[in-house]
Amino acid sequence: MTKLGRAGAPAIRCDKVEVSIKKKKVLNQVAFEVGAGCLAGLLGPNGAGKSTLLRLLTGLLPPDSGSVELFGAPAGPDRLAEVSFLPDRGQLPVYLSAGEWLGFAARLYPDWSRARERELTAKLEVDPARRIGSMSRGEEARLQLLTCLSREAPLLILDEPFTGVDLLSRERIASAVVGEMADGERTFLIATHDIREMEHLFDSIVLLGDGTVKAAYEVEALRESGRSVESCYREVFA
Ligand SMILES: Nc1ncnc2c1ncn2[C@@H]1O[C@H](COP(=O)(O)OP(=O)(O)OP(=O)(O)O)[C@@H](O)[C@H]1O
Repeated sequence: MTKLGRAGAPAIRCDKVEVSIKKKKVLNQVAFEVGAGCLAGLLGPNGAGKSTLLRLLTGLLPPDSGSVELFGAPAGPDRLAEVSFLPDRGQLPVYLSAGEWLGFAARLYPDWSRARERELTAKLEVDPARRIGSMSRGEEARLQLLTCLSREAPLLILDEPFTGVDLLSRERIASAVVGEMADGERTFLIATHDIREMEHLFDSIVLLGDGTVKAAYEVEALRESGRSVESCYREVFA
């Protein structure tokens, strides 16, 4: 079992988790922990099982075996109020404007913060008048991120939050938005291929390959040993 983060009940704990989809084993004996208040990166090549693992954490997909716990109690659909999830594929209603969607989301989620919504609308440069169906991929990704971060859930699970976002915006959003939100109180698990833009924000990383945890590190310990997240990733997956 790989332990990451602070002492106390971890925000996420997976033990011996197995999942098969259409007879293919997608997750195999997955075990790791993420401490409460950490910003953790879930890294790995295409098809490694990252999105499947994140869906499991939200409770939307049950494991075939093994245990998944959030803050010391089993994950499941009844825990969705504690998890703000940004899925990897767009699921926003195309016929609404961004403003109409945000108004709907504010009524849907009891933990919605209007103040944070206003702040993020400016920072992420979302135009409330734009219809979602007419947005570019990058623009829709910003709205997805705005939706996810406007909630005050203790656990944020983001699956590829920067898909389609251009390089400079990615860097700016990573620091000014995600970095600022990670205040040591809330826990983030972010699956991403944008290692360079995110590496300075991660407290810990979990490297997933072929459905298993290949390695997990505290980033500070990595740096002390003169290594970077990127060099580690290359070592494990080269
Ligand atoms: N509904 C499904 N039907 C068939 N196979 C699936 C399904 N969902 C996932 N898989 C398979 O499970 C494996 C893991 O997929 P997953 O989407 O979790 O990977 P990932 O690490 O998120 O990949 P990427 O970085 O490309 O997003 C892949 O081989 C994928 O083809």
